Amino acid sequence: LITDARRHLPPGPWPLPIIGNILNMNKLPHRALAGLADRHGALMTVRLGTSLFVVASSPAAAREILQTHNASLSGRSPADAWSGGGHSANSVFVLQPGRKRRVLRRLGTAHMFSRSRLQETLALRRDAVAGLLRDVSVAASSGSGGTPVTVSVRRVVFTAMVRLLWRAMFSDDELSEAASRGLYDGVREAVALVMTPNVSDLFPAVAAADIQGVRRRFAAQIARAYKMMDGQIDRRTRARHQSGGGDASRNDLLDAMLDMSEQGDHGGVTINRDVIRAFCTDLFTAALDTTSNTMEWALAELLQNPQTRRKLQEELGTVLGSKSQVEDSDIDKLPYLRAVIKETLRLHSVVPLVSYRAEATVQVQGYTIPEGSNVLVNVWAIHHNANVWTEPHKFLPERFLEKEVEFYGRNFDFIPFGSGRHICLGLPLANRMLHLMLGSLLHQFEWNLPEHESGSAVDMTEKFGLVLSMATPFQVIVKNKQ
Ligand code: HEM
Repeated sequence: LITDARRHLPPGPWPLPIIGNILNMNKLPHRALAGLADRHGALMTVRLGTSLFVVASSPAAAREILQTHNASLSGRSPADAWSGGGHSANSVFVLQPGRKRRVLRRLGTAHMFSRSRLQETLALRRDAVAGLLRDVSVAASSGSGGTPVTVSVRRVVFTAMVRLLWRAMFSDDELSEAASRGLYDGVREAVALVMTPNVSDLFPAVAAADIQGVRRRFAAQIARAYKMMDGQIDRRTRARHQSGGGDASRNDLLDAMLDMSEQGDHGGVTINRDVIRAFCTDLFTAALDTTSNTMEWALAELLQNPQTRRKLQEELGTVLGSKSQVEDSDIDKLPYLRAVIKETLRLHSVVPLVSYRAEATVQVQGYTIPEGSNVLVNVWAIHHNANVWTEPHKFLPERFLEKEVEFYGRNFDFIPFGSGRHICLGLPLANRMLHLMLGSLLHQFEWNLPEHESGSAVDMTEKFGLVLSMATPFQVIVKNKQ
């Protein structure tokens, strides 16, 4: 089991508190680690410098980590950058297990992602998709004299998701184009900084000096996002004071958090301005790149698999008829769309690696994982395991028609949203939005590859980051359907 992998990865010492930093050296670490697992086993230890790094690459090993021993294996080891601007003290991504994390997750579920809340926000999703279709239609009509128009699906989906979350959290319809772009740039830059190789992570003894200034730059980006959240907090607080509470109530996430902040201590947890703005910022960070890149991968596959695309468009035509967009209630009637989304999440798992810290020493598959180890689950390796999936590197949505495979964290063959205590908080919303957006875009428009791409294969090279994206910017020709 114990494998010293120093010879396979760049020379150390790498204390490895944050996988991302190493991973940058090794351009596609999920693939490199999957290759190592093929040789050394589905549970292996990589010792890098002074740190132990346990990597699980099979459904059985993932089950032990994410289910059987999850209580002991759900700590986090955040990058030093993450503490810029004090963000890590309140960030749901990196808070250690405990009451504060639980309170935040419960708040998110109750006021954003529960079944009843999603029912109440149905119109917001419908509007978000209508806005997306409008943006694409305007772009499609902008070509003069029949010149083909290209769009970046990643970009338009990102914008649609920003607007949706903004309205759902703050009940505010007036997010300006400039503010939305600011959030886009801020989130991108902050995420890039978290992934930057940083001396502070390699040598914690000198971290306080922030030699490369990564923490300082992260703090500047976080401050931009916090300023936007502060604008909403101030506005709502003023309105609540003026109306004495009642009239200003929007019954949204912001109201729920402000109510809690007025109630004081919640069993040792205080919800204050720092907590509110960190949580709201985290929801944007988690939602935007994941959904927009998944949509981009989906379209890239569909444009290279014309039969699959035609089959999907036929299904959409039959179910939707003259309706312009997919609605929540249509999803159950669109099995092929569901299969296409699942196959995209499998083949292009945008979160290919999930990482934790062992809070106690535990036995996994008969081996000891010492307290303090970094534990990694290679989601990408599981989704490309030939013992589980036939022809794992091919885009074959039909596989999901043949057998029912769900992604709610109980089936360890398929965990694109993770599992256990850190399972994706936004899963119910992400699930709905992926179907609504992909189905509507396919139903409403004609999509084609640019001339230079159609002759050769699309460049599907991956770029590793917090989210796995297409390395080459992907522009697609779009036309309004006749
Ligand atoms: C294609 C879309 C998405 C995918 C594939 C995805 C996947 C994931 C994965 C794999 C994790 C990490 C689990 C872990 O560390 O064990 C995660 C965490 C998270 N996701 Fe998502 N996600 C998506 C969309 C969203 C959306 C739309 C939201 C919110 C609006 C969201 C909110 C979160 C949050 C807050 C966490 C942190 C949970 C925690 O650490 O407790 N995600 N997601």
